[in-house]
Amino acid sequence: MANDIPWERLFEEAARVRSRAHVPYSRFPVGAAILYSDGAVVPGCNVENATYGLTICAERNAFAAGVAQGHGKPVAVAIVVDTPEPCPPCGMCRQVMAEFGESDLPVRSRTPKGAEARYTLGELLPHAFTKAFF
Ligand SMILES: O=c1ccn([C@H]2C[C@H](O)[C@@H](CO)O2)c(=O)[nH]1
Repeated sequence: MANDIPWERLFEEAARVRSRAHVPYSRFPVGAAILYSDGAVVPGCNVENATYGLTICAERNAFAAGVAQGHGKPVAVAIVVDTPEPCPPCGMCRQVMAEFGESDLPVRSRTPKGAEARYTLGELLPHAFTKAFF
């Protein structure tokens, strides 16, 4: 499966949705795109709020949309952030990814200039808390 992942398409989608991010406070737009086992690609951007604390990250918005749209297993996650070095997802987003994805879920982060970091979910969140424990 890993070789079949259309990463360029995922990064294009993540970059496209990143331009829609609602970031009047941080001015730090993030875009994410999830590929599902049914072939669907679901994008998400970060959406901030005047209370600050209600901000939701791009990755979590994409996962929530995937649930609402009824897709199956996530098989790849692409993230686009404009940082000097490619930026990994935050801890809350890692935990949400672990709700739906396996530890071998590939997660890649790219900057608009093309620098890229490659992870698996298991590397990002070892010893994840999941429903397997209860
Ligand atoms: O993994 C992350 C980390 C941060 N952000 C957003 C939240 C906030 O809007 C902005 C600055 O933290 O970036 C994401 O979308 N994903």
